[in-house]
Amino acid sequence: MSDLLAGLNPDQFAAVTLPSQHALILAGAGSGKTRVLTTRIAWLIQHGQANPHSVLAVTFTNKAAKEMLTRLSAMLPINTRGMWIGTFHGLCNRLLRAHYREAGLPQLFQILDSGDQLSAIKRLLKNLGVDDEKFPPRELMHFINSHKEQGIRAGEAEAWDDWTRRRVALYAEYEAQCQREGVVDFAELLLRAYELLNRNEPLRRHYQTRFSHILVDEFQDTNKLQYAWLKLLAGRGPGVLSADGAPGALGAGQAVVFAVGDDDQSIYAFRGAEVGNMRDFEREFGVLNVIRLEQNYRSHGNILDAANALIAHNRGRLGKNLWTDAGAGEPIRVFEGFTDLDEARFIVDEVRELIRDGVERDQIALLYRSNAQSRVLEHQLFSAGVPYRVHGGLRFFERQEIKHALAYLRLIANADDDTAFARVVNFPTRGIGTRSLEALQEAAHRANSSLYNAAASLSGKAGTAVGGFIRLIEKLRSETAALPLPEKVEHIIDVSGLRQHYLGEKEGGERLENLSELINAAVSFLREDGDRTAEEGGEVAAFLAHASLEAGEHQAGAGETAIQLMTVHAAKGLEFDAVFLSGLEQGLFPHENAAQERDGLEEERRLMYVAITRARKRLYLGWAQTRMLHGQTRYCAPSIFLDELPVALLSRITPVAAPTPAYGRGYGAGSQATSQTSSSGGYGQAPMAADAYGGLRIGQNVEHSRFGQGVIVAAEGGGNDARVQVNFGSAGVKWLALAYAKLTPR
Ligand SMILES: Nc1ncnc2c1ncn2[C@@H]1O[C@H](COP(=O)(O)OP(=O)(O)OP(=O)(O)O)[C@@H](O)[C@H]1O
Ligand SMILES: [Mg+2]
Repeated sequence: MSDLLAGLNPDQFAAVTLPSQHALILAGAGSGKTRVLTTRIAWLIQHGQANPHSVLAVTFTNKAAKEMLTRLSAMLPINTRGMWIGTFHGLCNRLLRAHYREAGLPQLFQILDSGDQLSAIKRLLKNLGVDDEKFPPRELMHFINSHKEQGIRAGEAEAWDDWTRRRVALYAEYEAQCQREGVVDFAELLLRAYELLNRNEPLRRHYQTRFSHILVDEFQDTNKLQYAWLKLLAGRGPGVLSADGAPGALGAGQAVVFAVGDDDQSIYAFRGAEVGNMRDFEREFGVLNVIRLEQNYRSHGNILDAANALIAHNRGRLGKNLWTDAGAGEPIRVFEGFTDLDEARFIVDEVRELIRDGVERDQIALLYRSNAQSRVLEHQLFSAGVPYRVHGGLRFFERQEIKHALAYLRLIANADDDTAFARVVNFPTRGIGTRSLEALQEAAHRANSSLYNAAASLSGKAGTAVGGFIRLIEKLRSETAALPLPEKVEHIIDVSGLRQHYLGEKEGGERLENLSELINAAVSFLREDGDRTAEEGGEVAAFLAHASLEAGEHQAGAGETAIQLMTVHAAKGLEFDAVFLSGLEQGLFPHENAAQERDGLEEERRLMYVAITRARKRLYLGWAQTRMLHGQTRYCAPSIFLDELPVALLSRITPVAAPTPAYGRGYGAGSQATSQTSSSGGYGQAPMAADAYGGLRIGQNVEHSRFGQGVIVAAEGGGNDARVQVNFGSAGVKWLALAYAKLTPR
């Protein structure tokens, strides 16, 4: 029995074995918060204070939830099946599936991921004839989601000017469209689940009585709505007061809430997360126990020191100390590439070396700020034959061919799903032109029906073409009705014409492989989550929800150990022996958007803190002087975060790779250049070595009296010998001595 608690330090021990009172664990990265939370669940069950059925735990990713279930089954001889452990979205999905009628949803309601949501909004604007320059779809999506995240429906939204009045009206139209189509977006999952419990007293009481313990990991990243949802479940919502009304006292139907978090790792403010929830929680729940854990068990000393030094630049922290007795370990390696390609080559060489030295592949992570950065890394890994897995980003379930196949599956399950309809009505092409579609959309709009149902009212050529599609869907529906999920998927891929279509496409090979992988994904879904399908509306609904919610967590080639690639956001809560952080450049990390937000730089710094603290033994920080992103070459200055790390902890490495010829000669050799000041810089402003260039910068547009306009692409030398290379377009690429050439900045 005491095995559970073996190895815990006294603070952790106290946290795990707390009496039944609300508690907040406020502690830094790697101090064992997640471990404490998992162990507490086991301890509660072992000590008869809770049964598996009465525990609800919210984790940050589906991966974390799975890990928690695995650990629990290892700690206790219990069946963890059916335990309510998952993400906010996952748990809300479960609740809504179980009570779809009460929630006002069709049984097989579909989940829109953010890509689907954007296309649904675009379709709405088009139907209503709204000018999408005045109401940019992305902006509208943000407007709608941020209202939902605050629990505000269109009917309750405030409008302070005409423009906003119009946006609120569009929000209402959007709500109606989703309702008609039987689809819910991510924010809606939460809001619906909240409203369901809030309005439906018997149901609320049922769940309040059922859950005696609620545990929340990564509490700092909950938004207002999630917190309100937790409060309802915990019996703090309307209609339930504690027995004597005093804070802290537990009444009947109330759950004990155990929240763990780290204000320094709050990285979702842009999505409405509120660190303030921690303070509210303390106050509203009368938390008596705020426990701090100060020993870090994850990282070697140098890594931890770097993280502590970095985060010390933020103001308004709740304040924590972290120490380790793991020893200093190795220095943090900082490397600089001439180009992103050099950087990637260096990383991959180093990765191969680590693997040769015996580091497990899945103990190596390549992290980056933005998904777009993964391409060059993937390419290098691929060429080197190193197996890798990308989490998030170019998500498997977001690939075009996968979405097409899933759209057929969705349409078969729910004919009213207009997003799915619009996606595949003419894919593969079956002669249904834009005109026919517009006619159909109008008919549906007039009849206030789905596209599918409006098809019958269409006459002429359009009617025949669309009629053929409807017959195809009906044929698919009846042919696949009795098939198990994987065969259903396979049948759809064949009969819809998707396979044939990609067979005929020049670059279709990879897409065909992905379609086969989708069948595999269905097989492994049933194997791993098959026990939950009944509870979640059957195989198809559960699989589609899984595809929307877990996008990216099931990569092609699952099973093989692989290098892990992901954004820093996605790496939260995880740990790896070796971490490579790529793209430490001004404008990329910290991201340029951060400059426009209040607290933007501090949020980026917290993100950097998260990145650093993922590493156990080795940490590499990289940047490149030039980077191709979104089809453009960007000229970069090193991130200010590099300057914020104590020099004594760093070891600068000169890349072994030669500069890539395409970018011409670089300036200065490797490590020297890292000492440039970076304070001036966003993109397009990378300072060249010190002031030798009279304030000119790589990437700068200049004018020359003879060659005309050009852009500086490289520089070398200094003082009187300073030279720059300028691309003058049709006049060619020239090296010019600055002492002689008259270049005017443009
Ligand atoms: N008392 C302990 N003895 C040995 N190892 C421990 C102890 N407590 C935690 N660990 C280990 O330290 C690592 C970090 O723990 P954990 O992931 O729970 O930290 P965390 O506080 O949740 O971190 P993060 O803030 O990054 O989510 C894990 O590998 C965990 O198993
Ligand atoms: Mg954790």
